[in-house]
Amino acid sequence: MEWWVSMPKVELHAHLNGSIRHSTLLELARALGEKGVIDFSDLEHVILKKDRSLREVFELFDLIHIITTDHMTVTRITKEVIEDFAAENVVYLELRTTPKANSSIGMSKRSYVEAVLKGLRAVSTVDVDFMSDNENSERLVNSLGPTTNHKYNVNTRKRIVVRLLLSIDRRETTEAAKETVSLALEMKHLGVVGIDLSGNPVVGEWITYLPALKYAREQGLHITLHCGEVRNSKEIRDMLNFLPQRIGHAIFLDEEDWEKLKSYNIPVEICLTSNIRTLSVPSLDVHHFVDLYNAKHPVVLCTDDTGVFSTSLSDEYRIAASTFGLGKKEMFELSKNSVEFVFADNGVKEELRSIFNSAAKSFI
Ligand SMILES: CC(C)=CCNc1ncnc2c1ncn2[C@@H]1O[C@H](COP(=O)(O)O)[C@@H](O)[C@H]1O
Ligand SMILES: [Zn+2]
Repeated sequence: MEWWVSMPKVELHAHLNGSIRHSTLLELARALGEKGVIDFSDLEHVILKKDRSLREVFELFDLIHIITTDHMTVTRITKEVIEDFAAENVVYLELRTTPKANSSIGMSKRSYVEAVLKGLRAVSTVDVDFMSDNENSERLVNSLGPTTNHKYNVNTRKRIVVRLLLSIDRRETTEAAKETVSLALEMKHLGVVGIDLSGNPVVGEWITYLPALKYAREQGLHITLHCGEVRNSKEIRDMLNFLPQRIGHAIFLDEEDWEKLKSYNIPVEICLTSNIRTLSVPSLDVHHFVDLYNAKHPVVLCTDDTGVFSTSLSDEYRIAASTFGLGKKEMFELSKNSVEFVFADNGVKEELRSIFNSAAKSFI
């Protein structure tokens, strides 16, 4: 097995609906096509297309949501996404998703997140460490029980810790954003560790989400923001001044923003393939990963949307290694350092550190 697959990895930026398996998306789209709800032949080429503009990406998301947003499907895709990450030796997954309400099918933001949680518990092919209501918010593992001293062995049954971030979509109102934050607070004991701000970056304004984000932070939720996906220096500055615990992308930052980002030491979730596929960065050799990495700024390699951008976290590690001339040892250090930026509690961090320590001899 190649080292980028066998290496333990931490995924901190993965959107549930963007990480849907191609085969599942096609299967569900075909079924809806047969029922006459959508025109499958029109959609097939959209689903299979590789490079997409920003507008096309968000059109695809709207389409995916038509196909996936019922309770059963949300549970199914959650289960599959966790299985897929675990299969490539992701040992900690912070999965983010936007709670959606749709009264015509009896879906509320709460029932949407409950369907996601059901997906976590439904995984049977790997062990999933999640938070449970039943045991006074204790950590449970869906088969063998929790272990604090887990040894990493690529050949034994896989084990993955999963925590959730609830996303605020930039199309939402202040009220809807606050509803998501309230839900996250109510579900903290079930493994919701923070809030993400995402959605089409040319839609909406920072001031709309700020009250909800402030409230989230006051109440102890961690916050990560999609920042600098398009040129918008005022918003980028406001976001950095908010001091989020992490940001995603950080593409269109000017000199002053770079200085700010570095002096505030805000970790950056780097999504190489996503940035290339959406034409946000012209080519990998000019990607800002290089500058941040050389400056020893905290960076974490992530996928964004494995389904939409046809990638995997292993692929992102392979691509970074070959493009930037980094060896297995450097990539292991990068992966290991990601543990310090997870939003889960210290107990989880300790366990992850011990996993990486036990794996170190194979990669260094
Ligand atoms: C075109 C471009 C710059 C893409 C970069 N990538 C992204 N930028 C902003 N929001 C995103 C991105 N990928 C996924 N999302 C958000 O995540 C949602 C899909 O996952 P979910 O429904 O929250 O489970 C999308 O509808 C969108 O709101
Ligand atoms: Zn994203």
